Amino acid sequence: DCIIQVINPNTSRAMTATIADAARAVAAPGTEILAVCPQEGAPSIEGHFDEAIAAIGVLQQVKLGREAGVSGHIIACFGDPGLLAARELASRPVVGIAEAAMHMATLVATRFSIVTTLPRTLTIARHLLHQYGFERHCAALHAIDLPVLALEDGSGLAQQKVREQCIEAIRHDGSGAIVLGCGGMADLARELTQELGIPVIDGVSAAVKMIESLHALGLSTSKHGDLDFPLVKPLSGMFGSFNG
Ligand SMILES: O=C(O)C[C@H]1NC(=O)NC1=O
Repeated sequence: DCIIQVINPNTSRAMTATIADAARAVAAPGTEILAVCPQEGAPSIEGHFDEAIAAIGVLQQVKLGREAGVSGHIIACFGDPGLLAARELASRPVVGIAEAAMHMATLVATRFSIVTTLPRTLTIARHLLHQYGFERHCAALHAIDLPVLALEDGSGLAQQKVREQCIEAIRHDGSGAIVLGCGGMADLARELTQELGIPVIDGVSAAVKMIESLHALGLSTSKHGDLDFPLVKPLSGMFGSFNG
């Protein structure tokens, strides 16, 4: 059996539920999804500062997941906050939804577009493309110019803007696939794929299948080199919970 801890790095319970539903929709029969979010932190992650705050919450959840014996961890925020630090802390695999969606897109198209939320998060997506080596695979990036939590306000406006940006990408980018750039868009991928006739990829579901694959292959985070467990040292104050 496979138990996957899906971490929404922001503290929005509604978005955690959206993410959990998307994960469960594709989980194999033997896979259990444990959806969590930090007790404290940012209600949405929309920039470098938010990501730094969220990374601590991600690490706290990864430590709890490791102690609970989960088979793998997913960082369900498109900035993949704390990914490498989480890999040091984890015994099992850790996959971010941005890297998962990008990898999947390269398997079905020579180039992909990204649709995310606020324009300022476009730079974060560009940083990830560089970090993961996917710059030449990404044809263009689009922002719906709405905040992350607009996806959970029930108005449907953000979802409509995502659809519009996908249509723009189809018309202008010359790309063969679209990557949804927010965990809160996870529930939109299947319907948009069918309606628009192009693979629209959600990183939450992609990451679930990647963790299941790693689990089935007996592959886990390498502890040979820089992803070995952190050096043991007395961590003080708010970080004391990481000791031991
Ligand atoms: O950067 C974004 O728009 C998306 C990112 N922020 C967030 O709170 N969850 C996310 O997936």
